Amino acid sequence: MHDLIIIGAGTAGISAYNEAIKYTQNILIINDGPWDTTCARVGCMPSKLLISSANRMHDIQTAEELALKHNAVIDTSDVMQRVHVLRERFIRATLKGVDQWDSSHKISGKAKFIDSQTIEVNGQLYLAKSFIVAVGSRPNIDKTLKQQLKEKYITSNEIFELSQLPKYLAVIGSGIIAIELAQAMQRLGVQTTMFARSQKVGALTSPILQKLAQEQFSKELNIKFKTLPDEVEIQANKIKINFTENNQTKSIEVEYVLGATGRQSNIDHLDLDQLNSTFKDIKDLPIDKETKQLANLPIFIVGDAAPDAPIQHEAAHTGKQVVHNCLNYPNVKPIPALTPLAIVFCHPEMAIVGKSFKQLEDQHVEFIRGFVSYENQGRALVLAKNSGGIEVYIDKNSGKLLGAELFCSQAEHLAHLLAWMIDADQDIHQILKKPFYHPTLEEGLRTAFKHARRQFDALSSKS
Ligand SMILES: Cc1cc2nc3c(=O)[nH]c(=O)nc-3n(C[C@H](O)[C@H](O)[C@H](O)COP(=O)(O)OP(=O)(O)OC[C@H]3O[C@@H](n4cnc5c(N)ncnc54)[C@H](O)[C@@H]3O)c2cc1C
Ligand SMILES: NC(=O)c1ccc[n+]([C@@H]2O[C@H](COP(=O)([O-])OP(=O)(O)OC[C@H]3O[C@@H](n4cnc5c(N)ncnc54)[C@H](O)[C@@H]3O)[C@@H](O)[C@H]2O)c1
Repeated sequence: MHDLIIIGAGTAGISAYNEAIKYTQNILIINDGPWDTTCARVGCMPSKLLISSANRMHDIQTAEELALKHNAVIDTSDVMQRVHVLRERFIRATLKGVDQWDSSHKISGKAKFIDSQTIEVNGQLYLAKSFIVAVGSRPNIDKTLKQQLKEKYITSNEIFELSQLPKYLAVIGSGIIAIELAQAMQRLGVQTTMFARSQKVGALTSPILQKLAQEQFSKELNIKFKTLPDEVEIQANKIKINFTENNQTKSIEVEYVLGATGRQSNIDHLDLDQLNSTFKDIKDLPIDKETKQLANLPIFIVGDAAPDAPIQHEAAHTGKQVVHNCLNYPNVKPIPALTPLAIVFCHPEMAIVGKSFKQLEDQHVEFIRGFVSYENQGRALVLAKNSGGIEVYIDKNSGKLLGAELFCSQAEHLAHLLAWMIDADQDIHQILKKPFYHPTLEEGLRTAFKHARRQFDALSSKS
């Protein structure tokens, strides 16, 4: 009997192994498919490589905004080669660690549960006192479209394998992957049409920032809001997409359709219903949000396999921390939570820190919104990146910073500052006593906080 078996060797599973090995050698890690993680192979890293080339190209093409002229040429096979070369480097760095693990600890194969202490892999049974389930997620696939379009229907699992980019692309979905990839494609010269079933784009929940985002991205991208394809037809090497817009039937021709309609946990392949017949519907699994424990079993679910934040640093953090619940089982404790921080690498970037607007509303929290527009923000104007805005959310009673949503250039850095302020439990007066250098994008944050402070002080003087 092993002390611990980890199922899945992505970011969460690798992090769990590296922590567990400090305490016991009696462990196994099982992985189905490549050992190089979703993040390095088909996730964070190749997408950011593509986005970086796209954004640099956009800066060159819009050089006139800074009174410069430049002729730029894109060869998308060069761009994809750079994606592949650097991706290989990130993959090698991941595999270097995995290769150093004791070979008797690693098994390639698909795990399934037999009972709460037994799994089956490649026809063999393995027993453990506890399990970490870190099996990640996979892209949702529209089965009808896939059947019709075959290899011309791609997802984020296939797009980074292309050796050059198509001239015309349709993207279905307007969430995080859709906006990151659609904008990158458009900026790399691919005429991209986005079909969005709703009016929402990306992750922002603030109505004000959502509206700004919809307007901003509509300038650059052909977004068909509240419109999905009616039917698709393969014609020679092209795909004809028919859709209805303003009660009229229209069509476009593209070379590929990118499905970006969300991801689903791989947990459904683990036969969890062997443990309890009510576990058939994986959407309703009783996973404790704080301890990651499945019901009262010695099974803990982390990373994208779990229904909470499917982002890399959360997978790494929970993968590491949950090891202690496994090794100390049944003495199970809440895993220390990180301040929520999520960034979308479109441009302007989106970020949500701490509690989102929607969470605060849903939880009926009384809060003040401090807003700053970046349309006329000094530094943003200097950089010719003057669009979007930021909202900061302040508790009406304590003045504490609860959360923020950002839609502006370099939001990734501003969001970290805000996350660290929330971590430090800062209130609006403490925050406004901090230095703000001139001229910086951070000065915009100060404007948002001052806007909130005026409202906070007015409320305090009334009470
Ligand atoms: C296009 C894209 C861009 C992204 N960009 C970002 C970003 O910029 N920043 C960010 O924070 N996050 C980003 N993410 C999310 C991030 O990649 C994930 O949150 C993270 O990789 C999840 O890690 P994981 O360990 O849970 O899963 P994974 O890395 O997917 O690992 C799961 C492993 O389990 C294996 N497995 C599955 N079933 C079984 C089984 N039955 N038995 C054994 N093994 C099994 C899988 O094959 C896989 O190797 C992005 C994701 C995508 C798709
Ligand atoms: N920068 C980052 O951190 C980053 C980047 C990429 C992905 N990710 C992670 O990956 C996760 C998945 O991203 P995603 O973009 O796949 O999911 P998402 O939930 O952000 O977006 C899904 C989109 O698909 C649409 N959709 C869903 N079902 C549909 C259907 N049947 N027909 C048409 N449209 C449909 C939704 O309306 C939405 O626009 C994210 O939650 C995120 O955490 C993170």
